[in-house]
Amino acid sequence: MMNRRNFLAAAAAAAFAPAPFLRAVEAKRRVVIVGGGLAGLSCAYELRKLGFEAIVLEGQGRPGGRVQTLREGLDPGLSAETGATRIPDTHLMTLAYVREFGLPLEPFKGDDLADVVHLRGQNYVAGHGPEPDWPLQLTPEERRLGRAGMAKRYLAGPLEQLKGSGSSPIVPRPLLELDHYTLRQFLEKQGLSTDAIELVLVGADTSLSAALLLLVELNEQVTSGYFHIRGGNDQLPGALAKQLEMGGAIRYGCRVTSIGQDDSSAWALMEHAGGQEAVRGDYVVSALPFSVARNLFAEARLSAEKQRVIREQKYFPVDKIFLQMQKQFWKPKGQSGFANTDLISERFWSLGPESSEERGLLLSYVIGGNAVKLDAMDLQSRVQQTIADAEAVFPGAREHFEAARAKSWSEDPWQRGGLSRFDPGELSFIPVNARREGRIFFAGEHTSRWNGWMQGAIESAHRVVNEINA
Ligand SMILES: Cc1cc2nc3c(=O)[nH]c(=O)nc-3n(C[C@H](O)[C@H](O)[C@H](O)COP(=O)(O)OP(=O)(O)OC[C@H]3O[C@@H](n4cnc5c(N)ncnc54)[C@H](O)[C@@H]3O)c2cc1C
Ligand SMILES: NC(=O)Cc1c[nH]c2ccccc12
Repeated sequence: MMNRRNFLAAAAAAAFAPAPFLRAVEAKRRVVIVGGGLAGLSCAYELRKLGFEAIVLEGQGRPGGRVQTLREGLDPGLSAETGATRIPDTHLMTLAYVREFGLPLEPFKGDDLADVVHLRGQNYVAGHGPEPDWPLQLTPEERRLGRAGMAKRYLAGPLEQLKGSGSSPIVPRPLLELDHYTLRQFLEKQGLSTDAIELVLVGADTSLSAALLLLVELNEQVTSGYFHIRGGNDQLPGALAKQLEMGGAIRYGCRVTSIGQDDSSAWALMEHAGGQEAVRGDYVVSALPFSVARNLFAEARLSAEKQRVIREQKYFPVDKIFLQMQKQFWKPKGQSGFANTDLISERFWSLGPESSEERGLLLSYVIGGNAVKLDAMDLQSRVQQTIADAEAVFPGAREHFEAARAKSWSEDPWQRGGLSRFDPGELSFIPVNARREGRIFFAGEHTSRWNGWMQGAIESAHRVVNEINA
């Protein structure tokens, strides 16, 4: 077996060996892809379509990374999406794969039911009927506009000019200019009062980059509906992986410990049940989140700028807690099961079959500071906290609760975080994150302006395929 030192010596020797012409032609065709999330899988799938030899090395025993559906311990038919949950109707690259593999879509959320805003101990019905009498110090103008009206004027307004760029993979320049402000500063600059900012952004972390959140908001503005894959979103990476498995193009249980390159090749060193192994190709694609890749590039001859972004890229801690409810008791009250709150469970969503009499999931989706608070609790306390919050927002939750599942993305050793995070001044990292360095290419949601979306992972893979095939 080849240990790391032998491998590096062999790699160095190979670099000086004269390469026969045939090998040089063939050499162009072998690509080693590290990471079997959506980025790595779609990269391999598209490269193989073009006639490249591609192999995916995945550390875990399953494909999909942050697209993961839990079913065990829950009512059959319920899908607990720990990661990617909804597909915006504007995410054409994601939808193209859904179509290519014949996967069934269902609406993610009907729009006839009302959402709840839970603020300072009270529940308010949002977006349906008259504007609630908010328990806040709002100016007469802010009261007149209401929550939706303020969001429209102060968030959607500035985005109106960007709408045309909603489908472009480039971060729009006017957004990069806003990268110097936090979202709070951006709204303050427009004259919104402190309480109005609280109302517009209930639950969201206002210290984030305005540009990042406007990018998310831009997505919302150009989207008119969301889908879910009936039976579970993990069928999407599952379908890609099945194609690769048939061609022997994916290996599971392979933890990559180093990625390197020399003048004539690139390689990944990995550990698996059989020991250590080096896999060499003409190119390597890193489709790993930077959070788990920080120590892998010592032999990779990366530029100082690339090393800096790999070192400094931040990730949001994200938690999801799923509560199985004996029936969807919120629906007969005209409620959607969706809420924004000022509690630790800052956001509730629901997933389940149409009939309110059937079991459904109430899930709490927590990003940032509140996820840190949840992560500090033991598992049982996280569930108890979520049940208590659910009861406050949807009275009856405690009585209907049957079973729980939980996921912390920071605690997952294969991820060490949920979504790439860009603070003020950092959105300009994206093109640097994406830039190739010699024979090493970079894919993953953190290299795309659709960061935090499946579409970001897929778009980044398509970009890399074009770069390799150029
Ligand atoms: C909580 C949450 C909610 C989300 N909601 C949505 C949503 O509603 N809609 C949407 O479109 N998107 C959503 N996303 C985003 C979407 O899931 C991601 O953008 C996308 O799945 C990322 O894919 P990726 O290939 O870039 O990375 P990953 O999926 O992280 O893939 C990386 C892979 O590398 C593997 N790996 C790690 N270390 C090693 C190693 N040393 N050696 C080998 N393999 C390794 C991992 O096991 C993993 O499989 C959400 C994400 C999260 C976390
Ligand atoms: N995919 C999501 O559900 C949310 C999301 C996408 N990009 C983000 C950036 C910051 C916070 C959340 C998000």
